[in-house]
Amino acid sequence: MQDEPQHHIAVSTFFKNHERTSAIAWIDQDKKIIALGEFLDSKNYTTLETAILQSICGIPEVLFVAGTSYEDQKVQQVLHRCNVTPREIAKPKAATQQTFNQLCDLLSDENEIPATTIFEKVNALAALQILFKAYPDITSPNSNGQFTLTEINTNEFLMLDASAIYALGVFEAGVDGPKTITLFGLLNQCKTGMGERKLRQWLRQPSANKTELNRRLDIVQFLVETPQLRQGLQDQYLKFFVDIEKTALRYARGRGSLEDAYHLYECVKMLPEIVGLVNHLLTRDKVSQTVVGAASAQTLEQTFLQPLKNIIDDFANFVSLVETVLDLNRAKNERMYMIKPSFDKSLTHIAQQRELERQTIADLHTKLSNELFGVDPVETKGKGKKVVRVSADETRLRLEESVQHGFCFKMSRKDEKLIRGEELFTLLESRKDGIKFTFPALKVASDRFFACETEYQSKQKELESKALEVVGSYVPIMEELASLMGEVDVLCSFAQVSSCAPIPYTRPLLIDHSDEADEELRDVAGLIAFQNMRHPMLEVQDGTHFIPNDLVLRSGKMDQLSPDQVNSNSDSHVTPSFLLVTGPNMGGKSTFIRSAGLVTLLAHVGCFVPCSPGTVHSSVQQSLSRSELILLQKWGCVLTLRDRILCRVGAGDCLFRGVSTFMAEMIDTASILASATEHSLTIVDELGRGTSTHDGCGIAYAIAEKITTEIGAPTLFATHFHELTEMTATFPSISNAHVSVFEQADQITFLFKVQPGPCSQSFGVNVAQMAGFPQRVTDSATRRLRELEGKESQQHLPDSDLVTIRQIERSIRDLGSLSTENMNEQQIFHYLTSLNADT
Ligand SMILES: Nc1ncnc2c1ncn2[C@@H]1O[C@H](COP(=O)(O)OP(=O)(O)OP(=O)(O)O)[C@@H](O)[C@H]1O
Repeated sequence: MQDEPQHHIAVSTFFKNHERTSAIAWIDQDKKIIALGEFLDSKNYTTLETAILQSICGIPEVLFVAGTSYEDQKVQQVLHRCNVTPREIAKPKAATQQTFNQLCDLLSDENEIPATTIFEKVNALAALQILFKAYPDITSPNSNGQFTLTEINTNEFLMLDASAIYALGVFEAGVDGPKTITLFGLLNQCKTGMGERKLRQWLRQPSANKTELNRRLDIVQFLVETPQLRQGLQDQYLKFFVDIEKTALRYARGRGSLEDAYHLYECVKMLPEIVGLVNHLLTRDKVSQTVVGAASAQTLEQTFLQPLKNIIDDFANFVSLVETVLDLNRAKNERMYMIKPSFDKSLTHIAQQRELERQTIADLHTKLSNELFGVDPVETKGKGKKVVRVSADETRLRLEESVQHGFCFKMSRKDEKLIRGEELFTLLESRKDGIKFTFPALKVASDRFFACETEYQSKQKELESKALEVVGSYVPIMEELASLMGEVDVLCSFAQVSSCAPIPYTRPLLIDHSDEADEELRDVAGLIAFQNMRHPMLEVQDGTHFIPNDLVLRSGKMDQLSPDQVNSNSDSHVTPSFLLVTGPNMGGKSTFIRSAGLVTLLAHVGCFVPCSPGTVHSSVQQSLSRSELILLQKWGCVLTLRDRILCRVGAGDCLFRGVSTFMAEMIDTASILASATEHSLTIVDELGRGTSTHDGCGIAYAIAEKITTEIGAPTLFATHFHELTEMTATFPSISNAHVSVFEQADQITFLFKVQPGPCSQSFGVNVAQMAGFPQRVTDSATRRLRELEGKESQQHLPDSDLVTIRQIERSIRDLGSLSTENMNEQQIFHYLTSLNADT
């Protein structure tokens, strides 16, 4: 608990004239950082949500001023969604000016940003007020001039809302996704606590900076292509690293120990070996630069090797300090961490004195043993007076040391007669197992020995605290080393996961808006193209033979076509920005659309992605220009960086939010509409499931229309509303795709291959059959479905019947997800026929 970081977060929101401002204040008392952010926010405070998710890293609670307004309730919902404990606090009385003054007092001269830039940010200062009120020690006078101020800027990162983190199974296994493994679990092959924490941080704050991501990818590439380096780093070095971040924290709090210094020393001693290993492979592979890209080797050299060499230099004095001060032999062999006696003259002198007294005591022991038993203490006379060597425990005259008596001798009660009546000896203790006694010469030597010991300890303490103070001055370098080794640990994990997947991952080609100047990439901006895309967690599950799929989307909004344009549109091939995915239950729709989210997220943390280049399918080729095709064939993953991933999937999270399934759907969808931009990726699964078919279909239609004509965010939209598939006729950027099945004699086999065009039917009844529904029930459902389909084909089907067809299909599906074990055949039949009776 003592090593837990001292981080605190508070939020504050403000709503006026239909405009919402949210703010977050974050204080790290160990690293002495104050971070403030203030944002114009959406209706559902999605930016605040992302800022909290990016900042919490291990912080269980968030402080806020409780209120009862509708807006306050929304903020509380955001906190629940972020899975943190909201801690209500009464509104602080301090004025903004006072908080600002307190902030200025706390800041050091080397502050990153001038405090004046914050003065305008009243809401951020309000959040800071909350922290100052809850933790008054922060503003104590001895903290003055100690802190640096930074600004929380959500633009640096890919924004992930709570729904996206949940839907993609980042930290907890999703309801519909793989049950046993999370993305964090898959990627976490880290050997150190520093690596694990860095990985969590990167997953919460995926980078949106292409240069930074390419830097990480370069190193991952080198580690993928040089397995000896990866394994060497992981198994020979990282595995033996202590958690230097925690060591730094203890020193920063004045609680560092000699033991910490010794373990840090052991790590620092490994660094030159690491440099040697990397250097060796770098120079060796320079010969064959086709194997390892020259760029990735250069990046490794510049951003890992060189900083590591600098750190070694910075630690040079630390190493000699430890070697001079610490008794390394005792540390290594006895795990005793103390100052070396030879370090200090007076300490040497006291140690020599102490040793002399110890020798005197040993001599007295030998002398008395010989007098009483005729042998040395480590000997005894066996049968026939033969002298046998014995251990110290077995000897007849034992030398003992205790707090109560100092040094004394112990012998059995049987031998007591040998000293009985002798005035010289003083009996100290008499027990069943023997007697303890002393005599004046032993008492004097013992007292002197302990006097030396006390003096030695106090001198040692004095020297220890001086040494620890010096070690404490290395905290910034410790932090640098912890960050560098944590990073390399994560990158080794990425390389490991990328290489050991059933099909090795590929490096994504990243594109951003600044690529306008790059001739090769200029025309590609906006493209998302994944070839042979897989779901990273599903494909590693036992017994899964994963079927890869391709995906092509492009950012950009497009108007709805006029009726004239509709007629002439039949042959045009526009890259879709909006893909409607239909197909049977269990056909692989959700898996397909979530895979796209996961590939995007992996690319944004700097990992290779579960895609692979190969021959591009003709249907995908049609959507690509020649240059795009060449790039896709070469890379297998071309991704224009995103600003956020927004998800609306499943209904698993509505219970804890205390709202109905439909309400939860609408809240998430409203957030998507409010915060999605042309540069986002939107994933929507089965929207409208929580209401009537007509309402659901209407809502889904309206949302699809808004996203495609007004927002232009690339969107994957899995749906059971087949009516929506007709939107492609009038919306040129909407395209249909379906998950295919093989149908034979009423039996279906899922092929999991995503094909262009809509799905012809839903196969709900077939899936119910596969799920083990009673034959009588599915026969009845099939009969009823055929009747209704017959009516539909005659185009006389009233709306109410249309609803019923879908209702039956969906009800069967809903029942499929219930536990049918507890329902008998009659109950299921009754349920289905009651639905029919509605019409
Ligand atoms: N590409 C694939 N390759 C292999 N197996 C797959 C693939 N896609 C999905 N599956 C398997 O099919 C199961 C169901 O997939 P998924 O949940 O994506 O279907 P769905 O169409 O979304 O179903 P529903 O409409 O009922 O929600 C997955 O749990 C997985 O086991």
